[in-house]
Amino acid sequence: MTQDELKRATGIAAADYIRPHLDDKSIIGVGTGSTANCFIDALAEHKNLFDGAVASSEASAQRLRDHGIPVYDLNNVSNLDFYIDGADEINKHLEMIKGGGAALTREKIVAAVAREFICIADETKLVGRLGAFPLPVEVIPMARSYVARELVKLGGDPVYREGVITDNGNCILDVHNLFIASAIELESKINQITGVVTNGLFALRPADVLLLGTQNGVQTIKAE
Ligand SMILES: O=C[C@H](O)[C@H](O)[C@H](O)COP(=O)(O)O
Repeated sequence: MTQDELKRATGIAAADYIRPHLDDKSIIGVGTGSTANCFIDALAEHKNLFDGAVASSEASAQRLRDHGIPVYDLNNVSNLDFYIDGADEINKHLEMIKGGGAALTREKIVAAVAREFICIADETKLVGRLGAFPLPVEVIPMARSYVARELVKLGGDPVYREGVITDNGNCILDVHNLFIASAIELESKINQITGVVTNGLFALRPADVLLLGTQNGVQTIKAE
């Protein structure tokens, strides 16, 4: 199977995973990116089984609406059973690097609210050690140079993502060559730099389940 076919298989598997738990009051947290798009398309097949969704980006909100799925403001939602999203890298502890699509902050917010975070990924995303994928950091624009200097002190090589403005009006620094010994410690440390909105490490709140698309089918993996 191609990588796109594996993404589609994980999207369908995620819709099947949550389907038995849905009722007419269910609101589902939906992530961002090409794998999350596959989930949205699979979810749309069951849109009569639930109430609506909250989205981690304007792009996903639009795709949901295009399928006729109501999109709610997270501030009006108190109970979110599931958040389903992709990852740029994930390890066996289900810690992730996310934000390749610049949606990391809203993703982290929706994930924080959800009871269960289901990561959907093809097998190329599973890594022994996080960090080959440059770590995205969302930054308040006026703090960009200062934050970049602080990230250099942490051993990284920050690169400004030209032409990208997040849904929150901020910019992204992609940090190359970071040695990530403890993802939890580094996530906290980077978030403490003044001017950082958030960073793409999801270790303080890892995924609860990984649905991994492989050539031998979609595997369900829990954290080690
Ligand atoms: O900001 C984007 C998100 O974190 C995505 O979940 C991540 O980049 C993975 O995207 P894709 O499924 O397109 O590889």
